[in-house]
Amino acid sequence: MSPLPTNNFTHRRFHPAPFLISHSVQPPSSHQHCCPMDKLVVRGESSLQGPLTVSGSKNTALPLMAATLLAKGPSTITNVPDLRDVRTFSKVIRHGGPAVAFDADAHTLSVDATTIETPVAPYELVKKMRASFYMLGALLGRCGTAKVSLPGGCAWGPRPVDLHIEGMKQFGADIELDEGYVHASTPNGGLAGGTFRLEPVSVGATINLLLAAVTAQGGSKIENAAKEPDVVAFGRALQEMGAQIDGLGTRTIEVQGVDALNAGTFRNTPDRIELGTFILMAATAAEPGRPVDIHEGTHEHLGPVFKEKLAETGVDVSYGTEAVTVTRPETLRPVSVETSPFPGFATDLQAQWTVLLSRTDGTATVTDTIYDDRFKHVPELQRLGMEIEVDGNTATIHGGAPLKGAKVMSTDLRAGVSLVMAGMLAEGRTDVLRVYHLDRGYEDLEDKLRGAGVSIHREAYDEFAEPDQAPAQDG
Ligand SMILES: CC(=O)N[C@H]1[C@@H](OP(=O)(O)OP(=O)(O)OC[C@H]2O[C@@H](n3ccc(=O)[nH]c3=O)[C@H](O)[C@@H]2O)O[C@H](CO)[C@@H](O)[C@@H]1O
Ligand SMILES: C=C(OP(=O)(O)O)C(=O)O
Repeated sequence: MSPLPTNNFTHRRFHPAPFLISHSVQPPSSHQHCCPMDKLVVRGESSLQGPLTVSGSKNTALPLMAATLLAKGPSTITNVPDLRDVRTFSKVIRHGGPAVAFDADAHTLSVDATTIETPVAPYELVKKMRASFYMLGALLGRCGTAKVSLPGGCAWGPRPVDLHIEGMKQFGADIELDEGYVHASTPNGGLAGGTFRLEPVSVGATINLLLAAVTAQGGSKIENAAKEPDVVAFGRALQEMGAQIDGLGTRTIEVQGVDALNAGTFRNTPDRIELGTFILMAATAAEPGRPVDIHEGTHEHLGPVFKEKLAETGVDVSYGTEAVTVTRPETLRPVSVETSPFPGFATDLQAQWTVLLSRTDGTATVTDTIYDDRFKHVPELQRLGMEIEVDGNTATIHGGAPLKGAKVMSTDLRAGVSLVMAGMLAEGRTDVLRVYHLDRGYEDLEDKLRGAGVSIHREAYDEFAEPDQAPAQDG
């Protein structure tokens, strides 16, 4: 097969955005006058009618893209969502030499990793998305050497990668940190393999260590491994490529290294967090008693805790083979949740659950045990009128406060979608600023919601416009 062109992307949409990491955004200096970004304008008067369709999973697509580097040939991944993260990670891969082609309309991404010339993932790309750090395992596994930028902080607080690095060392890598980069090498041109225990359970480290272990010279064991559906789907694709892996979906994963993986075609799994988000939107923004259908999701990937908690609120959900059908009750009951690794309640759904709790007739809490500072959405939700207090890693939400539209700032992916969800429930107009966070992980969100009856559209705006420079609001 001939090599793929090096820059082959079908065009969809995205306003150019600066990929700012929100906590590092500095006020503009006086000579800066324009910072064009996109915002979503949501009006709360219309109800969500559906149907909605779930896209491919971000958190499986990105590891699958990294896995293509382990095969010396052209691989294809289907059901890949058109997300900013997919485009950024394509650039990361292309930087090393492989050709990447993405047909966004067909949701098909091809990588030809016949040769890798530069086993490097540069800061300028890695800083835009944490999953770029998967290049460490993929490049070590393929080339026996890697230079990968440390990903740095993120929008809600520290997200360390010490377990990734310690695990690679246990598998036989020599690692040095220099000028913000991880320099990894292997004494005999490849990893030996080894045993490493993750404490705490880490999705990212499990994936990175799997990438490193599947072509190691010996066997490896990952103890206290993550068993999120994204990890299992990714591991199954590795098996399809010829990897010898036992224990996927359990806390102990064992790998016997093989010489190389085979290129092929792999189907990405549906996005379970998008499915959960749509369910919670329907549970709050649909007309009571009127069912909303959500298609293409895999409801088993939500885990039992989410389903049990949702049932306790009084939402009626039917998990069918063709669709998940959600019927909003007249009154939602307050139900507290605590995030934990799968099969527990996902940290990526706690901001959306916070919005649901604001529509109940009582008080309940959201506790995040995965990221105890993941509450940047709370001050913005308070701007819309929600009554929420945060103490440590717990938010207490008093339901029933009236919500009124306002300008609110998206600070990270799930915080951003919780603001859109709240805007659907607030009286009047809500402007959700910095939509580039949402574009990282929700494909065509405004088109999907508009098609389901929500009043929502995208507008460009100048982030740093003074009030008298700002264009007049249309309502
Ligand atoms: C277990 C879990 O729910 N993981 C979530 C986490 O994955 P992500 O892969 O980003 O994070 P991890 O699963 O690695 O982190 C889980 C916990 O381990 C800690 N940790 C992680 C790596 C490391 O090297 N050292 C370390 O101490 C983290 O600080 C965190 O407290 O965020 C993603 C994006 O929101 C979610 O999709 C994942 O579901
Ligand atoms: C924060 C998320 O992604 P990432 O780990 O890629 O930053 C997320 O999926 O909610």
